[in-house]
Amino acid sequence: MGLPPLVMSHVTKRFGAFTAVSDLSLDVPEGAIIGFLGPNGAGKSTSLRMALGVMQPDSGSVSLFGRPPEIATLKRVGFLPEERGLYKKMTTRATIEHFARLKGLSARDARARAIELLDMSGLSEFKTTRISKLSKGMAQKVQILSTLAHRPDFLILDEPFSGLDPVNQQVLEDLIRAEHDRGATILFSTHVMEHAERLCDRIVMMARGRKVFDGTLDEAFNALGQGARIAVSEGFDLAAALAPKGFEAHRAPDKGPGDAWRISLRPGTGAQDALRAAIEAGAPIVGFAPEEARLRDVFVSLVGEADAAALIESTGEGAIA
Ligand SMILES: Nc1ncnc2c1ncn2[C@@H]1O[C@H](COP(=O)(O)OP(=O)(O)OP(=O)(O)O)[C@@H](O)[C@H]1O
Repeated sequence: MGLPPLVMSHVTKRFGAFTAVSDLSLDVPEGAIIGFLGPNGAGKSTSLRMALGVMQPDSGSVSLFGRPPEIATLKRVGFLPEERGLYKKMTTRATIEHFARLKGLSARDARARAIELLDMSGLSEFKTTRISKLSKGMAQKVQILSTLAHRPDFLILDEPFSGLDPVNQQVLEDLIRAEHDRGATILFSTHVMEHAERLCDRIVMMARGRKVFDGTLDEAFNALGQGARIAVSEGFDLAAALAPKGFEAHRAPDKGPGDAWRISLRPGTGAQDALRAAIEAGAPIVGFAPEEARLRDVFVSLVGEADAAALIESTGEGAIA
């Protein structure tokens, strides 16, 4: 194994009196594919900027491949910033070639790589189209391809899925997998938990500048335990009704009739026990399902409903299903 692509150690960043990132420690070992999750304002972009040396921490340290972020090491990194921007008059192929050349590829290799990436992502028929003529989603894909152009050892992608339709989100998932198979280490931030669930071997969750979880998907689900979902007529407070019976219920953002609640099950209790307790409590039940835990439930249990609601609002309905 080589040096770890990224180690952040007790990193804090303040803007005036506001602490955007607080005491963050994060290590990204070679070959990992890590999802960096959290609602708007959780501090993800600020953390990624510090990882690259674009922004300096107030305290703590950052090392990229064993060194402070510096030009030589940054050649091994591909970074998709949150702020997108390409030269509007360039063609798609020239754009990707340009970024590849900036990172040291020969003209011939840059051209071959641009063609390969455009083929892989279904954009080959647009290779001579100017960026200004592309849809927003297509332009975003070109920007992502430009990030991958020099075959970086470490990819840092800030919200790569935002702005893409479901078909192109799938294309991007496949592309990220292909980059990982090629040997790249990947760290990407996202609001959309289902991408993290499908792609990552590890997830890091942030809320209000603090890391609230760092572990594998299995660990996240084990930490949560089993649950059940019960939907009741709108306005009925199932948490209050079940609390005296020893069950903890949280509102869940599911669509469907009535209000959905997630019931956390203690070891030794089953979904049927929760249902029985709800019936005994006189709950007007309109739906019931034993469940497999999802990442969003882990997030709710870790950060509470206020922050989880912020995440749900910022992604739109169903986006973190
Ligand atoms: N340059 C800055 N000056 C002042 N405040 C900032 C600056 N950059 C970020 N912040 C604040 O720090 C907090 C964290 O922002 P950051 O962009 O890191 O969050 P995020 O998790 O990436 O969320 P989003 O998905 O909305 O970008 C926010 O409250 C933001 O307003």
